[in-house]
Amino acid sequence: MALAGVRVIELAGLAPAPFCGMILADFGAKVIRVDRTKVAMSMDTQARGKRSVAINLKTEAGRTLLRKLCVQSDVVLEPYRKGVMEKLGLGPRELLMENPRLIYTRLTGYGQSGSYATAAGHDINYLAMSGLLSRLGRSGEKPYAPLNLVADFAGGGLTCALGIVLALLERTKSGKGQVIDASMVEGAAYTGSFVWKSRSVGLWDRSRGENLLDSGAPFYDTYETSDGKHMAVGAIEPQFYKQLLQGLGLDAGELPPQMSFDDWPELRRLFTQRFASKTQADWSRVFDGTDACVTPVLTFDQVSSHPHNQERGSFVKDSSGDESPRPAPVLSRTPAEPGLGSNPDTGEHTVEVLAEYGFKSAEIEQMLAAGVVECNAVKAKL
Ligand SMILES: C[C@H](CCC[C@@H](C)[C@H]1CC[C@H]2[C@@H]3[C@H](O)C[C@@H]4C[C@H](O)CC[C@]4(C)[C@H]3C[C@H](O)[C@]12C)C(=O)SCCNC(=O)CCNC(=O)[C@H](O)C(C)(C)COP(=O)(O)OP(=O)(O)OC[C@H]1O[C@@H](n2cnc3c(N)ncnc32)[C@H](O)[C@@H]1OP(=O)(O)O
Repeated sequence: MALAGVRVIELAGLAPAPFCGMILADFGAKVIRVDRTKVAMSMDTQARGKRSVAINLKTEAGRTLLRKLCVQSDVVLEPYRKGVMEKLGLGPRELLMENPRLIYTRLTGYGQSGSYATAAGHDINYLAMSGLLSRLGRSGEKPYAPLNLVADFAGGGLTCALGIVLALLERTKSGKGQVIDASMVEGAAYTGSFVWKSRSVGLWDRSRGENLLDSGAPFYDTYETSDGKHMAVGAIEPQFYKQLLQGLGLDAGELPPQMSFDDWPELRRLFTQRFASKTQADWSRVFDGTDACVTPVLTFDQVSSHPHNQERGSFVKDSSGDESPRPAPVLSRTPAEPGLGSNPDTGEHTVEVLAEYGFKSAEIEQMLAAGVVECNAVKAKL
């Protein structure tokens, strides 16, 4: 796999850092999640392919142990508020001094500088600060955050994984590590570059929810079908729009022009009426195989059995039978191989990992006895 041989220490976080770690693990990195001790269970649902070591970083011995792990690793990923790692004596200055090849990755909401740097926040706050949230939502309604996908995951975990891969690539030339300051505000804004840069061509001149791609246009929206399901319509270009009208049984000659903003409410009314006359399966039969850019809005229950996704094997089942998306993109020679075993329990691999990093049994026993580390005795192979 592409990242085989790369060792990552991921300090346990909420959502973006776990996703970043999962991407690295999916593509072959050995990812060790460092959990807190005395935690009943892990809430990391993105732990695929990772191992867990539980270390109490509030002890001197715990901090020394983490430093030793970082000396033998390529990447450390920390998701805490600015200053937390420095307070622990585990900041980039200390760790890079001991391992100059280390990629020290800091995934935060507001970045390592600026007046908000130490403030608590979540996806919705970062999205708001990126400017993007002001553009999301339907006409006449307040801004609406699309799950926590944009800042936490696209602008956060995914962008951060790109940063790590770039730093690893650069290290092959310089031999040096570096510090990555991944701010979710900036990652979200960067993800939204198209929106920023296409303002100059008037794509967003109208209010929120009244533009071409923000549910303003009737030919770029969703419609309810007679069985309470939905179809997604993305027929922007005139040649595709023509096929949409054909599929709906509408006569282009009797309709206002596609780009007449004033007529969009009337077109939407007509499309709504038409889509409500058949089931989702009926409409899929009408539009499959055309270029009308009309697709069913699949639920999680429907998605993996859709023929297209089945043909590509786009979803995988883990050992418990739970389905999830397979890693993307697909690399032809070195594709990702997602771990399909169960997620690691907190501290499940403490003994195994420490032994792998060269600690002697007696040292490990001592740390266990002192509560510096914990090992989940139920699942761990002691
Ligand atoms: C919208 C999303 C988040 C969605 C996630 C949800 C799925 C979960 C959110 C709340 C969860 C529930 C809740 O926790 C209550 C229950 C708990 C129970 O265990 C499980 C069920 C729960 C209902 C639980 C269920 C789910 O998990 C939730 C619903 C996001 O937007 S995520 C993005 C968040 N932002 C960032 O990541 C940006 C960077 N980070 C930060 O800004 C801060 O970390 C943050 C997120 C604001 C949290 O601040 P906090 O004050 O809590 O922490 P920090 O200041 O960062 O300091 C960390 C301290 O922890 C110490 N520490 C770390 N590791 C160790 C260790 N191994 N040993 C000892 N100590 C450790 C560290 O030293 C710091 O200590 P100090 O405070 O003393 O400096």
